[in-house]
Amino acid sequence: MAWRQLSFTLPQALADEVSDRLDLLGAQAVTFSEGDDEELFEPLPGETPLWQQTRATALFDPDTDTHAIADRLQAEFPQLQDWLHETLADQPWERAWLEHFQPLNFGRLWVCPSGQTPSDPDAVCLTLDPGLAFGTGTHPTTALCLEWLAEAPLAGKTVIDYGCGSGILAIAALLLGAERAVACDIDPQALSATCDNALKNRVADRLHCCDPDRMLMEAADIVIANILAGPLVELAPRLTALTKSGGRLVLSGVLESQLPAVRQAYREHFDFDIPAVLEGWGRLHGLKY
Ligand SMILES: C[S@@+](CC[C@H](N)C(=O)[O-])C[C@H]1O[C@@H](n2cnc3c(N)ncnc32)[C@H](O)[C@@H]1O
Repeated sequence: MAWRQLSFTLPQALADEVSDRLDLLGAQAVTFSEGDDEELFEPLPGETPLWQQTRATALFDPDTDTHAIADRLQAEFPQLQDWLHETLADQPWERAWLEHFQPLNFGRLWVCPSGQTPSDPDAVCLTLDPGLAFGTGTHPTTALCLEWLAEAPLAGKTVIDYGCGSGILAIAALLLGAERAVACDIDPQALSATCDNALKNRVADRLHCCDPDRMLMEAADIVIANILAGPLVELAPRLTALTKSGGRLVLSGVLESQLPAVRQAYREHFDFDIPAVLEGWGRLHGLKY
C-alpha cells in the first residue's frame, strides 16, 4: 500500500499534544527523530527522551490531503516548521529494511541479516536482524569491539559481555572460538533479544544471559563492555573484579574526549594500549596486572 507522509519540526514540549492531534486527524503512525544535530545517548529502560528540536513524521492513507492537515496544525501550533509532503510508493515493506542492512565485515567475521551469507566460505558468519535492542554492528562503538574480537586470541577463553544489547559481542566471541560467555544487561528486552539471537546462531548452549545483579561473580578471561563513559567509570570496581589476572578488558561507547577519564578509573589494575578511534568514538584495551 502507498502512503502520504507529512513531516515537520517541532519543539520537544509540544510532542505529546501534536501527536494526539495527528491521531485525531487520521495519522496511521507517528514517529519522532532528531530535528538537529543533538545526540541522545542511551536512555534507561522505559525512558523515551526527545530532542529539543524534534522531527515528527506522520503516515496517512494515500488519498489524504496533507496540505489541509498542515494548515490546521499550523494554525493551532505556529511553532511547527519545515513542512515536507511526500507520497511513498508501494513496496514490500517487510523486506524494505534489508536495503539499509547489508552484510558487514570485520576481518574474518561477517554480520549478515537472515538469509544472507558471506561470499567467502571460510568466513565466520553471525546472523542478526535489527530489533529493539542496540547492536547490529553499524554503530562505530560496536564496530570497534567486533574489530577487536575478530583479531583476538579467543580459543578456549571465557568472555563477559557487560551491557549486551542484542548480544552481538558475546555471540561473535563464541562463533570466533571462545568457550563460554555470559551476557548481561539492565534492559530485559536486551536479554530476550540476546537469547533469541544466540539460538539463531546456535551458541545458546554456551551462553548464559542474566541481569547484572544476578550475575555470579566468576571472573572471565575477557570482559567487553560497550556502554557509555559515565557508567563505565562507575562500574570500574565491578568490571575490574570480573576480569581475571592476566585477562583482557575492552571498553567502548566512549567519546574520544572522554578516553582519559575512563582510562584513569581503571589504570591501577590495567596496562592499556593506545586507544583505537572510529568516527569520534574510542575503544580501550587493557591487560590486567
Ligand atoms: C551501546 S549498547 C551496546 C550493545 C552491544 N553490546 C553492542 O556493542 O552493540 C549498551 C547496552 O548497555 C546496557 N546498559 C546500560 N547501562 C548498563 C549497566 N549499568 N549495566 C548493564 N548494562 C547496561 C544498555 O541497556 C544497552 O543495551
